[in-house]
Amino acid sequence: MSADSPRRLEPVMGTEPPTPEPETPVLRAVNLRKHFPIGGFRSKKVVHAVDDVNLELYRGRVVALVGESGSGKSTIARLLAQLMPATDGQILLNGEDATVKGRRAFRAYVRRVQMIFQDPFGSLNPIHTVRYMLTRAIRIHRGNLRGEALEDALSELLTRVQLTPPERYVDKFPHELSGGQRQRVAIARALAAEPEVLLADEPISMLDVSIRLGILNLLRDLRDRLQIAILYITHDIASARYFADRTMVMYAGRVVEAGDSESVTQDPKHPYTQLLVRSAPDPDDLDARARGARGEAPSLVRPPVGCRFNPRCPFANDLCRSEVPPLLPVGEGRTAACWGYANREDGPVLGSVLDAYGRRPQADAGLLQVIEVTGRSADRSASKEDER
Ligand SMILES: Nc1ncnc2c1ncn2[C@@H]1O[C@H](COP(=O)(O)OP(=O)(O)OP(=O)(O)O)[C@@H](O)[C@H]1O
Repeated sequence: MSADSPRRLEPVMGTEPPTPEPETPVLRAVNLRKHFPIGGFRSKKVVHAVDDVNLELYRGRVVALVGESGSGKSTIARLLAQLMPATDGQILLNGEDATVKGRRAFRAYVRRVQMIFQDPFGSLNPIHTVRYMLTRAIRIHRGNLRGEALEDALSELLTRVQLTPPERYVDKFPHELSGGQRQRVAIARALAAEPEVLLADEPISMLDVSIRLGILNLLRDLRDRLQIAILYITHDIASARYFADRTMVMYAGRVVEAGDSESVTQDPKHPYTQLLVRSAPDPDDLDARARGARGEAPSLVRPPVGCRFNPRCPFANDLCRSEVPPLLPVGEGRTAACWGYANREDGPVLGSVLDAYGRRPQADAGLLQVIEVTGRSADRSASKEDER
């Protein structure tokens, strides 16, 4: 081609921006339902623990599942971990049906989806050392490593959870470790499987307030460095704001609101989320007040017809008492299951649930206070926790 001939615009390999593929969620739950039979063999009674829950977890992102005690959060985690079968619905791993049948399939699934439990005291066997527990996990998931290769793998795991230097921790028994350090060992054990998903069921609620932030920062580090998808279960909505990219709020077995964490916590749309946010850091305070004003939390054996929040909602009307509200759009990427938002995105019909209860909104507190107080020490290594 001569210098003055018109240049043909040909794509240059590697410089064209690739058309972004729609991202497939690593783990997806579709219309998940769990009804626990109760009352004996002949009884037809069931606890409606989880109904019609849809949820998506993406690589390198955290979804928080928030709600008061009994709202169904742990049941969802156990369903996603496939520790029990769902009554209905589907679980998809990287787009494929992942319902496990049999031990082998369960093992393969557990490698990719690991769970971290609330109680680091109960989840570690007191008669075994850290070395024993981690070696076992490494061998189950990565084969029979020995000698130097095993030592390297142990060191790598302990370093990853900031238990450094590793030799200081590897031969300890659980009782020789603090609560935060035990939770780190439990996380290291989960990481031994090199999972794609971590299901963290209230991972900080049993820990001393002063070390909670360190564990959340560790999980955040794993999210970023290893691109793990994390489901973070909590009743503390303030910590969801701090830690999660997306927040889903549950009430009595159903999701009532979902969206990016900042919007959900700063501008809650569903009346229940409004109460939950304003009552932080003490959700029990909310329970006492709201119950006093509006009756008890609903029975999950005979849940309220229509919106399950209707007996406690100051705005409930006949529609709320007869039809289950779907998750309606209430802003970009946001939904709320409230009839108040039918046909309108801002939902001005609702006003403020707090005014209706005659309360002044409080500033957001909870973990955020802790963050302010301990912010400078947020990156402390676990060894510093000893000194507390
Ligand atoms: N095995 C079971 N048999 C009968 N009912 C159950 C069973 N497990 C859970 N439930 C009920 O299901 C409902 C949801 O329980 P779940 O533990 O999922 O709630 P949660 O939001 O995690 O509460 P918490 O924060 O207290 O753990 C509750 O009413 C609970 O009593």
